[in-house]
Amino acid sequence: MSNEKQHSVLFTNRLSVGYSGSSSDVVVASDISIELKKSQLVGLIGINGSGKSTLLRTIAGLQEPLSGTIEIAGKSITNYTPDILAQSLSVVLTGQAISKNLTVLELVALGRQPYTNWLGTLTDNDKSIIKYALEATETLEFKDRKCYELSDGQLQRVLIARALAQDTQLILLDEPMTHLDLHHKASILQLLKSIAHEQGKTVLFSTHDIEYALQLCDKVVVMQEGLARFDTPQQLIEDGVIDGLFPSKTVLFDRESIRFSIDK
Ligand SMILES: Nc1ncnc2c1ncn2[C@@H]1O[C@H](COP(=O)(O)OP(=O)(O)OP(=O)(O)O)[C@@H](O)[C@H]1O
Repeated sequence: MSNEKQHSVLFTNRLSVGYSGSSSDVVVASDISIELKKSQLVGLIGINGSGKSTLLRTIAGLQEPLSGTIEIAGKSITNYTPDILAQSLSVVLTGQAISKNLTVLELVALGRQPYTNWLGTLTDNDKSIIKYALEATETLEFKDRKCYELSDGQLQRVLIARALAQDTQLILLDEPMTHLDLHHKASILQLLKSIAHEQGKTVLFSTHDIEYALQLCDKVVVMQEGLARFDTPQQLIEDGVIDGLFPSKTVLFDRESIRFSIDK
């Protein structure tokens, strides 16, 4: 195995994602080949319906690929048991079914499930990771509240805390900034960045905050017209990929300032 490959946290080869219909498959995107390494913050962008959630769900093992392969830490995802996969990747999805009757602390503690014994006994190490996850997401102050008592934005941060508590090399998040105000959006982005750059994790998150993704991410996956482009933000901008994201009659992109504006 080459040295290069050893550092690959997520590797997809000619991956095709979509849905199996009764008569034929519905291909949402195909030929997706990406390689994410340790310490990378990677944004996943594209217009509504371009396949961001479908790709994340497929990488997470929640739906089957139509074709192609997915490797996590150099091993095919098909060779992972659910327990070992849960120690390797954590997922924060939109509309995730959770028991809102749990307290925040109880929900975040569930992140430790892949590591605890069958009684779910938490060790001191588990407890300190949970405390860190609550502090990092600024959710410690409402740890004893029931999840149904939280605003959408607070709940979003709690779900990120649970993923952090799971302490996996790869963290997948589907639109983690939805429902957040500007302050919390910025703090979540800074948090994701520090998780990647300071803790050495690999973070892949989908977002409609394209400007932030281009400014902050090490790499970006652009889903467009059934294909995926994967490169540095700079290269994608230079190649005109970002200019072509939206119909030019509605939204304009300025390469210098990395800003979109609405065509008046
Ligand atoms: N369960 C499903 N069965 C069949 N098709 C689906 C299913 N879920 C999504 N799709 C279709 O797959 C395509 C991609 O959807 P997906 O939710 O992955 O896009 P997205 O990029 O995440 O969109 P958004 O930005 O609106 O969240 C869409 O055409 C959608 O209608």
